[in-house]
Amino acid sequence: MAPEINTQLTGEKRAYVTFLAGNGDYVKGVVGLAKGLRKAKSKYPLVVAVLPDVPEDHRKQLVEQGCVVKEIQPVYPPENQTDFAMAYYVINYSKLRIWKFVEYSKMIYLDGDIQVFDNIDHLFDLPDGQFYAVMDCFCEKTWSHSPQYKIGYCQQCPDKVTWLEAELGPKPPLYFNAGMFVYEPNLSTYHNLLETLKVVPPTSFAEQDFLNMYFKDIYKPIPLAYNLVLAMLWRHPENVELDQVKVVHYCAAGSKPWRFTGEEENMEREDIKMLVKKWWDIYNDESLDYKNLIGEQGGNSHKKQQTFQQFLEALSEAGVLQYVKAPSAA
Ligand SMILES: O=c1ccn([C@@H]2O[C@H](COP(=O)(O)OP(=O)(O)O)[C@@H](O)[C@H]2O)c(=O)[nH]1
Ligand SMILES: OC[C@H]1O[C@H](O[C@@H]2[C@@H](O)[C@H](O)[C@@H](O)[C@H](O)[C@@H]2O)[C@H](O)[C@@H](O)[C@H]1O
Ligand SMILES: [Mn+2]
Repeated sequence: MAPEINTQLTGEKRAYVTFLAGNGDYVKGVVGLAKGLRKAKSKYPLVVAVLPDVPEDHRKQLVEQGCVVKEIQPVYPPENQTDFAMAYYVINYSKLRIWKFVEYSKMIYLDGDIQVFDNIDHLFDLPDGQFYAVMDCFCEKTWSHSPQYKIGYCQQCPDKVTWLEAELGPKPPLYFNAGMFVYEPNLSTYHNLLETLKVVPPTSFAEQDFLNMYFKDIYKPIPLAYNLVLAMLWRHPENVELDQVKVVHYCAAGSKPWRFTGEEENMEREDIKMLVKKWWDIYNDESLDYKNLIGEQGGNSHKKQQTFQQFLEALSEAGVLQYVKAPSAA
C-alpha cells in the first residue's frame, strides 16, 4: 500500500512504537514486527526509538521497512546494587523516552520481541487518560525473589493461594507486563517520570516495576489476547484461548524466534514451535517487505502521493495543519 500520511485533520496522530538497543539481533524482531503490522493491515506507522549504539545498517533496514526511526538517549536508573532479573534490563529504562514523542496524541508500545497477528488498531480508540496493558504472571523463576512467588500467589489465579494480608501486608495492585501498552505521550509526564526515577530505588524488573508503580492509579487491564506472555501457556492454560490471541510476546527464556533452538525448558512444546513458525513465516514473507508493497502501487500513485505530501507540507508550514509524514503500517 502507498505510504499514507498519518494525518487526521482532528490533529489526532497515532503510531505504534518500539524500542531498539545494541547492535545485536533484536533488529530482526523489529523488522518482523514492522512486517506483522503490515500484514495485519494496521493503518498507523511504526516508530522505532533507537539508542545511539544501533548501527547505521540496522537503521537503514528499518527505514527500508517503512519505519520512522527516532534516536533517543539512554536513561539510567540511580546508582544501585540491584540484582535485575536479567542484567540487560538496565537498558530498558530508556523506554521512558517514548513519552516525549508528543507529535503523536496516542501510541501503542510494543517490545521488539512481540508479533501482532491480527489488527489491533481499535485499541487507539480506548478512552484517553488511562494506561492500558495486559496483566503479567508471577509464576516463572524470574519472579523467585518476590513474596508472590514464594507463597505461590499469582494474579492470574487469585483464588488458588490466599494472600495473607496479616503476614504480607496489602495484596499487590494489579501488575502489567510492560512489553505492550497503550499510552498518551505527554511532556509533563515525561519530565515527571525522569524526575521520579531519580528517587526510586531500582528493582528486579527495572522499568516494568517502575511503570507499574507510576501508573498504578490509572492502569486498566486489557484482555490477554493483546499480549500473550508465553509462560501463560504452561502456567495458566485455563486463561488462554490461543485461537483468539492477537499479539504474542516471545519473552519466555529461549523463545525469541530469531535465536530459537528449542532446547530450553518448555520450548519443545508444539504450541511454542507453531508460534515460532508463525513468526518466521511473516519475517520471511518478501511480499510484506515495504519496498514490494510500494512497487505494487506503481510509480504514478507514488507520484500523486508526493504531490499530496508537498501540499500538506505547505499547509503545515502555514500552521494550518500538523501532520507527520510517515509510511502507513510501518
Ligand atoms: O539487547 C536488547 C535488549 C532489549 N531490547 C529491547 O528491549 C525490549 C525489552 O527486552 P526483552 O523483550 O528482551 O525483555 P523480556 O520481555 O523478554 O523480559 C526488547 O523487546 C527490545 O525491544 C533491545 O532492543 N536490545
Ligand atoms: O525490563 C523488564 C522486562 O520485564 C518484562 O519481561 C519479563 C516479565 O514479563 C516477567 O513477568 C516474565 O516472567 C519474564 O519472563 C519477562 O522477561 C517485559 O516483558 C519487558 O518488556 C521488560 O519490561
Ligand atoms: Mn519482551
